[in-house]
Amino acid sequence: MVACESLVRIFRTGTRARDGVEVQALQGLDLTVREGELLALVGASGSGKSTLLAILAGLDTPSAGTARVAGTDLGTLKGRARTAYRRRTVGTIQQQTAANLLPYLTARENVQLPMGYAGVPRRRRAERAMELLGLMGIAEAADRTPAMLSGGEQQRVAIAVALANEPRLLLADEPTGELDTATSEEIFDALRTANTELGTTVLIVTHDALVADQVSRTVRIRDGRTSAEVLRRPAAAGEDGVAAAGQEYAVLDRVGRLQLPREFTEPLGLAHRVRLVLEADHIEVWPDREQPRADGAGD
Ligand SMILES: Nc1ncnc2c1ncn2[C@@H]1O[C@H](COP(=O)(O)OP(=O)(O)OP(=O)(O)O)[C@@H](O)[C@H]1O
Repeated sequence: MVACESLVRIFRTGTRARDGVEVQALQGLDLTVREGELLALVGASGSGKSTLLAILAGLDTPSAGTARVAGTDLGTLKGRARTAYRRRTVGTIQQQTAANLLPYLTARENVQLPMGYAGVPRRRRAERAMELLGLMGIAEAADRTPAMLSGGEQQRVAIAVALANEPRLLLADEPTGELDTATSEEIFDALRTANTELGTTVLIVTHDALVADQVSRTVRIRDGRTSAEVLRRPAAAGEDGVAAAGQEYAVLDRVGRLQLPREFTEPLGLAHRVRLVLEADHIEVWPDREQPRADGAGD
């Protein structure tokens, strides 16, 4: 569903090239998301998460590298094709609950609006709006305006709006950022419902450890690159469906680059240069000052 390869986004600030400052928000990022996956994207502030989401949403274009969503190349997408992509292929949810909805329209009208832009017949619009509000568990709020809804209800309406045109990919940027823990769980459940009931691929940018704990794959971005992944395998039958503890993996890119976690490098004093030793089934990474032991102990 999503295939990013060596994705680069450079922002130039300043009005003239010679006094401008360059910021490399994405520095050769690789990311693959399978159809039907529910994935969390985590990373420190400034690591490039929003930049990636803006590219996947069709709101921004990469400076280099490739980004494809559902077979669409986002680097070359122009004009009407870009508008159609934004309307039909992706749905987006912002952190600021108020930013997702028009304040003077009811929940039902907010959900119908994107379908109107996409040319869906009026009767179908009304039916689908109620179906989606029902799926999100807020059918009773259909005739209320956002001001009459709680933050969590507003966010569930926002998910229904994002799903209105049956997008293949749903992008949620910190969807629980303004909400308390109990309400965050409701929003996560709503996103999971979209994923399981409608088959929509869902990518959630989050700082929320609760959300990151519940998905099968969490991808960490560091300095504009995917640096690590945590995979959770479903628990064996009879364990009440509780997810097994996550195993963290580092991401090896196409040219062989790897980011070692600071928790590993600092205690061993690994810096600048390390010794690599190729063994039959693994690679050893040694501080520059040490020699690998001849007997192979201490791996
Ligand atoms: N329009 C822009 N012009 C210049 N620099 C930008 C622009 N947008 C983002 N950046 C820079 O790119 C880097 C990545 O920003 P981005 O917003 O993608 O990070 P983030 O991981 O989403 O952070 P946060 O969690 O705080 O939202 C930052 O250094 C940021 O200052």
